[in-house]
Amino acid sequence: PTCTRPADYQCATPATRPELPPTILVGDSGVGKTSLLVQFDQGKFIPGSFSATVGIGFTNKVIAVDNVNIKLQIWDTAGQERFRSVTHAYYRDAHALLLLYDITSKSSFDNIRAWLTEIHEYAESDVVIMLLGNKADMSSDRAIRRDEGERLAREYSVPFMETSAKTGVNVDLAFTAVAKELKHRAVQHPNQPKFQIHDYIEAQREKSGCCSYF
Ligand SMILES: Nc1nc2c(ncn2[C@@H]2O[C@H](COP(=O)(O)OP(=O)(O)OP(=O)(O)O)[C@@H](O)[C@H]2O)c(=O)[nH]1
Repeated sequence: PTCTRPADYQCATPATRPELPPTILVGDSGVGKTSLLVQFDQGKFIPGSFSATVGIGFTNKVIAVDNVNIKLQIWDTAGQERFRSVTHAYYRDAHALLLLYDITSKSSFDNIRAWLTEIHEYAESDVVIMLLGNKADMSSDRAIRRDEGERLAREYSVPFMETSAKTGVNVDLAFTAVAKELKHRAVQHPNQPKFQIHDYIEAQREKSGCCSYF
């Protein structure tokens, strides 16, 4: 494109790399928010190292979205109840929310409704929400079936996938889908078709041979 506006997403150079508005990770303590972010950012998983997040952590990662490098800002919140008032303060500025439960923990799944109530109370009404069932590698300890996650997501009209911070399955896809949605919202032209996050996720799944989660 002709770059009359260097800061435009279409015209980005490394020097003018545009930044997407923040994405925030939320969910009960121990569901794997920090691990998911470490897997996405550094491509690694450190087993057995559970140190609960205190307050909030910030990570920036540059990824290619539609062949343009874009900086994604991710805020990792503490799941523990005692940090709730700190994390609420950040909801308002978040444009996207990855809401996690642990597929081996029924309580973390049951709490999703309470998280969504909280999100609707504190976040902007048009925030992008994606539901993630994490620890998908732990199939022998599974407490929540995939279709239960899918049903809950359908009820709230949010996209859903199972992820594993350990094996990395669907980790890039989750963050990339959200980044694409945020970018498309930022550069939406009136006569361009609207980006459909559900369709994008399905298409990527089919491309990768689909349906094997592990
Ligand atoms: N097998 C497996 N273990 C995981 C996965 N994700 C996280 N874990 C483990 O679960 C524990 C908790 O992970 P964290 O990433 O610290 O959880 P968190 O949601 O950030 O917790 P808070 O910071 O307290 O909110 C750690 O022992 C991780 O190694 C996963 O996908 N598979």
